[in-house]
Amino acid sequence: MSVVRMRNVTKHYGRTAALSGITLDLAEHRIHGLLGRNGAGKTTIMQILTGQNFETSGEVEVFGQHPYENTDVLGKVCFIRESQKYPDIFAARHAFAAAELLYPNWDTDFAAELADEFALPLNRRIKKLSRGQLSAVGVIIGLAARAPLTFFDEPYLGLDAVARRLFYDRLLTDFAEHPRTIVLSTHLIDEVSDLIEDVVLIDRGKLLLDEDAETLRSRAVTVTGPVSAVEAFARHHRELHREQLGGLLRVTLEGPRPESDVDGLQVEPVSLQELVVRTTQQARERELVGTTNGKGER
Ligand SMILES: Nc1ncnc2c1ncn2[C@@H]1O[C@H](COP(=O)(O)OP(=O)(O)OP(=O)(O)O)[C@@H](O)[C@H]1O
Repeated sequence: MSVVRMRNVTKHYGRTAALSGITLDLAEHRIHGLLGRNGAGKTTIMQILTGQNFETSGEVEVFGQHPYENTDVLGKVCFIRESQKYPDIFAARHAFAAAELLYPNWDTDFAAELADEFALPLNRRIKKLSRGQLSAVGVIIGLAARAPLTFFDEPYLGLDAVARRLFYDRLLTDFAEHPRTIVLSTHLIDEVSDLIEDVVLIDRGKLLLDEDAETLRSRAVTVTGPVSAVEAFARHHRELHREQLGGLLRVTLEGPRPESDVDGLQVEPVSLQELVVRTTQQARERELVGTTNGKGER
């Protein structure tokens, strides 16, 4: 079942097309990675889906209804972002008390446990917290709210590597016990690649990929080894990328991983990060070719 349904959605800010014809379904009880370069349109999508913004055209449904000013829908949705503002007098414990009123599935004990793990001072005013502690407040609310649809828009930028790992671990274990739909927007693709089950890749407001992560990873391999051996192997495949370091060549090739080992070559599944980078580059190159052919002019 789809929790989110977008059909041909556009969003214009004056002359800027933030979204162009996005058609997308987000399946229930999955962890979706919403990926893309700066300014791709990720936050705009999340704002529209959480009723904080509205599309210029197209159809948007969240739990079967339009989310804008829709309390039915918004009661099931939690949106955590780094730039979250809290009232000046709030300490973390006040933010948690407010979250308890807002989210029917709020788990007070879980929030307290997480606050302990993130070493968050519950009584200090939020405006006096460090950047990482501020991020921890958002992450804890996003997890303990257990909203049926939770968006994390890079809320953990201030967290150090250990705290981010803690967030990923808690997210995975809690998701296993309390399945829900998670949308995680991040630039730290390598860090979350084990977490993400579905990949949505956006570039310049257009959808480039919407696929499950397993299928995506089986689409390409990286092959490393002596130049001549890699060249011989690569001859039979479409090449996406190559890097040479002295006598060693590393290529990314389209196609599934070979059934058996290839003598003298290291063949590995492609990383999600690499796939995302290559797919975005290829889309831009295609756009450039289209433009120089006179097709891409606006
Ligand atoms: N309020 C606004 N007014 C004008 N343009 C805007 C507004 N909000 C976003 N944009 C533009 O829309 C495009 C998409 O922005 P958006 O914030 O959705 O990108 P993003 O993928 O979240 O980027 P990042 O990864 O840098 O956070 C950008 O070109 C941005 O400059």
